[in-house]
Amino acid sequence: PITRDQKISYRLYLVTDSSMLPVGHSFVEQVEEALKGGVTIVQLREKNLETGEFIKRASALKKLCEQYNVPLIINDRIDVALAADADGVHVGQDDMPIDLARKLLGPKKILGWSVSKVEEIEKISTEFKGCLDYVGIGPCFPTNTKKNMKKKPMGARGVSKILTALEDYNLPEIRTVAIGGLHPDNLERVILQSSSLNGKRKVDGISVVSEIMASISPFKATENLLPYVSNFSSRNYEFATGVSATFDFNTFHEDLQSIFTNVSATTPLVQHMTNKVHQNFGANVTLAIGGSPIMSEIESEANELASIPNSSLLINTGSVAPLETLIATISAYNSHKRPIVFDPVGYSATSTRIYLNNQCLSRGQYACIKGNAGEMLSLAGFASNMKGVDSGDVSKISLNELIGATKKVAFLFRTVAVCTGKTDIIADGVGEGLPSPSELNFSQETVPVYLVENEDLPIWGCITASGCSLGSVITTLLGSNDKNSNRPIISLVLAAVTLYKEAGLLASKDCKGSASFNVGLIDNLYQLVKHNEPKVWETQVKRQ
Ligand SMILES: Cc1nc(C(=O)O)sc1CCOP(=O)(O)O
Ligand SMILES: C=C1C=NC(C(F)(F)F)=NC1=N
Ligand SMILES: [Mg+2]
Repeated sequence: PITRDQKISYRLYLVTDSSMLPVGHSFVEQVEEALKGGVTIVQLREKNLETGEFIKRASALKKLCEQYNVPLIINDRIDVALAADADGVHVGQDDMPIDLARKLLGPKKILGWSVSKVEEIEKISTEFKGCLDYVGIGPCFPTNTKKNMKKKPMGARGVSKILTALEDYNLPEIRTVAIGGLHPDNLERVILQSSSLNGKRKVDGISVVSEIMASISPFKATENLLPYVSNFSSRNYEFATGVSATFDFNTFHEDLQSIFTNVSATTPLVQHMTNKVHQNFGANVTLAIGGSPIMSEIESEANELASIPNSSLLINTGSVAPLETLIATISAYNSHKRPIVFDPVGYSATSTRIYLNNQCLSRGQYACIKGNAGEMLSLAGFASNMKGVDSGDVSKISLNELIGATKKVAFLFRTVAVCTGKTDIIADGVGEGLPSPSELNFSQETVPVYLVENEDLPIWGCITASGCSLGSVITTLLGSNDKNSNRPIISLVLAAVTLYKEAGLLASKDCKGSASFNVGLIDNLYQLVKHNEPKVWETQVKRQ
């Protein structure tokens, strides 16, 4: 028997379901194919099976799992687990209390619990101390497999919250698996983004039901999942950005000229899904710096556009595109490994916007997330205890608090987070500027931060879409990047912020009011890129 004191691998955790088998497939064969394919632990989960049948099925799986030295866990039914001498039990929140389950199971069996709230983690460290071996964290994404699902999908951000709680309650001995709607198209994002804020903890495994149990070739479906669960500690988002490069800040300023040369050389195709006010100005800003804008909100052309070389996508949720269109377009660019910039306009202003933005945030990997102070604080979850944030009055917020929020957003979403303001804060959430992960314990605290500061220019606030159009500049520069140039994302975002701030500074010097500032901004963007002499620019990036 496999006991709880042995080292159990939770990497690829199959939870069975006999109600979704393809026609002609037998239950035991489906599970055996998955064992051959490499699942590392199996849970027999039957919600409508008579006890006699359940014990028979449990005994059959027990024999099978033993051949592969894989632990067999029974869902919910401790009596069945004991009758079949299974290796453990998984109980849900509405099932038997954990301390009682442990008492009935004895000291050797494996015991798991479904969790979704921090309060549940607190219980593990108090009334259930020493009882549990692992937790199933979910649901990550929507799933039809679990009927009458009462819990809302939590996304990778929700998994990270539970991982952080396990650290906060000092529970290093508890293992974790993420579960719920996990499939090859979202696994890399969940694994990359799920992490305790102190960087010490990732998930120990992922759990699937339909990906394998509904597959016509469960062996292949299982094999296909193995690469995703082979390395939980990678910090690399090449899967969504197409590049993987380290950043050396010391050579950044001298590299600026070649960054802009490359924009002109590649004429990036910059798809904007943005609000009506920003559309025209964003298109002109994109053209001024050498990009080719396309303001398309047509779902059916997303794949074609994403497959064009040097494409990139700007999602500004002030846009009117339906959520399905946004999600489909985001998925298209992610699967073509072309960069996406996300601008969560008015993030916490209304519950509709919070829902829309959270859907976009949990359903895509972004190369960059850009927002103003209010949006960044809300994204970081600081807004709840920050007075005035929602009304946009962030004057009382200190630069350090803003830096903290930007680092947290960068780390949570594994992206380059940009918080715009008098001082633009840029946080490198994947640590492209740091030594390899093995040398450095990457955490929210060690996220590299860069600051771009000029004198205060209130005129920026007098024109529409000034923040939104920084998004156009960032997306254009990211579009110029590809396997050939292979630049780190952070270098292009810093270049975009520097260019944009420099253009605004020059435009503010020779403008007579907001209209000429607006026009001057485009003229200066045009001139700065055309002459491409960053060495003489006043605007500089500082490493914090
Ligand atoms: C059994 C189960 N528990 C969940 C939880 O959130 O606790 S979600 C779930 C079903 C997951 O099935 P699929 O991989 O097909 O989405
Ligand atoms: C509801 C569940 C949640 N998590 C898990 C597991 F993946 F095993 F942790 N199994 C379940 N049945
Ligand atoms: Mg904005």
